[in-house]
Amino acid sequence: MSFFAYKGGEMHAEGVALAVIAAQVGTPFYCYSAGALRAGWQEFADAIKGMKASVAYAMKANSNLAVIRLFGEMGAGADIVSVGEMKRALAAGIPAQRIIYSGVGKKPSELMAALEAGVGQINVESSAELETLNAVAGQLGLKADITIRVNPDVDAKTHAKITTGRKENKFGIDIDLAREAFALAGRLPNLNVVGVAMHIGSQLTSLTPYRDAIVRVRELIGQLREDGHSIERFDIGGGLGIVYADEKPPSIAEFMAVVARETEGLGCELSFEPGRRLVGEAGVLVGEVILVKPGSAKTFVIVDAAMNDLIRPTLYEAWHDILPVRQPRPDAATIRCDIVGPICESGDFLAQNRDLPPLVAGDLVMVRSAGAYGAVMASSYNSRPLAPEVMVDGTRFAVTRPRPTVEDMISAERLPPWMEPKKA
Ligand SMILES: Cc1ncc(COP(=O)(O)O)c(C=O)c1O
Ligand SMILES: N[C@@H](CCCC[NH3+])C(=O)O
Repeated sequence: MSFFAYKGGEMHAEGVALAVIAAQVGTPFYCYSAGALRAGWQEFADAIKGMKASVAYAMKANSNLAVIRLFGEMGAGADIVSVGEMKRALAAGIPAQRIIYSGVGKKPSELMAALEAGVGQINVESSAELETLNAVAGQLGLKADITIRVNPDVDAKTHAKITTGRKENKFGIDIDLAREAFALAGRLPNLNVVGVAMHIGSQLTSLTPYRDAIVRVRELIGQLREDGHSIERFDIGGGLGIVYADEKPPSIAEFMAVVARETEGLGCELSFEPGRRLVGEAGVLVGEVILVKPGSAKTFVIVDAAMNDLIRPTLYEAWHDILPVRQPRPDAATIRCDIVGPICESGDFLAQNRDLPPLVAGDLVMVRSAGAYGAVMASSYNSRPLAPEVMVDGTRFAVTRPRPTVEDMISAERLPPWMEPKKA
């Protein structure tokens, strides 16, 4: 079922025309479909039925409060990478016990805040962090439940900037050094090692890297048990890909079948940290055409959504489908164009060399699969206010994060005292 579809010639998010939202909210804006979010969650929930497993939503993909709350209400935990995300997860109603704290560079103050809040599991990524966490837990007089994230050195066959499980990536402890790290953790009195974690990359469309990584970690778990560690949990991480163009990512059921097969008899409780897969296709970015500029090399369609709103095209050469919000006639001719924003950077594009039906000023366009790593990676470059976020649920919609005014942005700043205007 498609949650974004043309009805009566107009693109709808569920039962609401995007043009209606645009008229009320202005452009650009992000729009999330609650139905699509629920369907994405349900796919995971169905696939883990009967398994000893839990799912922590990797909220870095989309940390809109309403999105986190929707998942939390359905039983999700949260995978976080900062205390900021922890506060958001708690504010959205995720119980602390269901929070997993990952990340390569947690500060002592952040570890302290996480322990004080009662975060369920900390995924430690270095020996230095083991020592710091032990000291912090000691100060608080408690024992911290941890897993150690290992780097299994497999190629996730994804974009270089979003692969995380190779030796040359900063993430996790080199699997060849993992036994030493577990030995250290075992000696530290304020740590309780409960398991092993991995996360090999993002936007994976093949199951082979998962299989290879699990095989390597499974072997490690055997060695760790021989060393006397009790390994009860295996955190598989996230990374499952979505459709941007013509990718064929596996279904969650297919993914779980591989995981179940490769972890059979291991006796570990499993956890998963999906981000993109839960939110990516559930969100779109809508912008309005400002003007069309024909050139001798190509035509530029200049829209009011830009690289500050969605940085993926320029940062990862990511391809996002772009559709006119008003349905083109089936026989409409197309022109080759670049869809660009108004920002002063040649890298400010949403799409290049696309064949689209002719667009004119005032037309709305929808950028697909923008629910993950869209709004969360936005900036206010060129003093452009962050685009608002809207949630649609059936025939209802609500702005869940309004657009700040430029005046709010300016008044949040302070001039140094020596620059204050002279009092008369
Ligand atoms: C530790 C960890 N878990 C989960 C995720 C979520 O990744 P994805 O959005 O690709 O599922 C990430 C990001 O890649 C991550 O770094
Ligand atoms: N920001 C990346 C994904 C990063 C995954 C986080 N470890 C993207 O848009 O594809």
